[in-house]
Amino acid sequence: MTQHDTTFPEHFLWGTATSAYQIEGSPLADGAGPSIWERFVHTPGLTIGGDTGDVACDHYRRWREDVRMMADLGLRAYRFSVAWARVLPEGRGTVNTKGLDFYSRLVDELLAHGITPLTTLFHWDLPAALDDRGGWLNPDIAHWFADYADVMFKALDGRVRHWATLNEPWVVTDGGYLHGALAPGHRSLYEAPIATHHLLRAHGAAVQRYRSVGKHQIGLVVNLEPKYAASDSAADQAATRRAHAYMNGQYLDPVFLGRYPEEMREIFGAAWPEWPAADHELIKQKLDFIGLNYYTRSVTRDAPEAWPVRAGRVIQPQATYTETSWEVFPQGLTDTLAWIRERYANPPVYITENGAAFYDPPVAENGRVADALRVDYLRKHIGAMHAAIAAGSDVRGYMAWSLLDNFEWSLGFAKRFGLVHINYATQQRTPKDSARYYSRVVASNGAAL
Ligand SMILES: OC[C@@H]1[C@@H](O)[C@H](O)[C@@H](O)c2[nH]c(CCc3ccccc3)c[n+]21
Repeated sequence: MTQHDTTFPEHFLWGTATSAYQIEGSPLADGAGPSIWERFVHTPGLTIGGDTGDVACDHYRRWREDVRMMADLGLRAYRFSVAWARVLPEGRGTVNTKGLDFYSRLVDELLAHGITPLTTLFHWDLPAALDDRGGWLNPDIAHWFADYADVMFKALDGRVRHWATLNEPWVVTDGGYLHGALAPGHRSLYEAPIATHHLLRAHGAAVQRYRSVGKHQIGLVVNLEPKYAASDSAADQAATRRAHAYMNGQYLDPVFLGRYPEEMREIFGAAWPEWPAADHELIKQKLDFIGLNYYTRSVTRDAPEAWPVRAGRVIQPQATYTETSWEVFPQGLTDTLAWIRERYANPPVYITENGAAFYDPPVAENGRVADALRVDYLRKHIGAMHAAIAAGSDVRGYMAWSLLDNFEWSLGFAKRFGLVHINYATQQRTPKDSARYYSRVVASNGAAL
């Protein structure tokens, strides 16, 4: 890193991110209903080591301690998600006030410590009762979701001023309906486009509802992964276009441009439906910001065997890789922010997730966790973000993934993304070197990069 001024705009929002099922534990406490992840993790063989979110980081009981720790680290913001089935155990109908109260108290505690809450309404943990009714495959889910969002807006809007409807519709569809690695574990070429479309309709319906009851900001969180062709060959170029449309354009084009990328029909063929214009009107509600989750890039080649996108990732021998086999490529964040700026007319962006799982050394006698690789990852990506801001991107904040080591979905607890180490046997929290480093970055508004 060449040393240059990396001070960020005034009021730049520095924080960390988590999600309900990954940290809370107590999934059925106080009247909460089961989610599809509760079912998934208790189905043998679906998570590494049979790990579950039954306890996770016990945040549902330790939330005050965790907020105090954020304040001690000088963090200014905190992105968390609401477990839909705590608030509406059946996904719709009767509100469980004890579930709602957990989030209301959490928000008040954050505000009392000068920490800005950013609240995600859906981070993959769909109420099981709605999955029994078809879940994201049932067109009615658009109003089920809007009704749930309405409950949250009326309860928290004003204290929460930054809402996100969905976390990463691409992962929900690709993981939950196409390849089946994530809940609800379907594998269907025909279901995937339907799930995508109903996720986007639900997003639009919630934004539309917010415009009638809310007074602050609402956006959509997407994971974007820039695709770089492995060669100039026509086949690799075409595969790169397909992969880019499938992971990146498939979600933001409908929201900002009112249409899906034309590559979608090429990818899904007869499985790609034609949708009514009214749906596209519903989906393309104006947003106040995009939430960008950035982790890595993909050098992309033609891969006829890689159904259905027929695009494959080319390993970069000279690169550093994380424990989840993602290439460390900070330039991809700069490039992705430039793509957003140019394609969607420079909308405000919050980096809502950025981080890495590395094999961390154990907690030393002196209480240190010397996670140098994570410090380097954060430093380079915050620098890459600054380069995009200098080039004109309207980036308003950065949430490091994650505050805590936590339940990494089907990978269980084996992968540690936290700035704070969790000893799962004792639930002891230990800030890693990366937490200390990030505290200095936040305190200096980016100058101490
Ligand atoms: O994998 C780390 C984090 C998850 O813990 C978050 O819940 C989720 O929002 C999230 N998204 C991504 C990038 C998209 C992705 C997710 C899973 C598998 C492949 C890519 C990375 N992460």
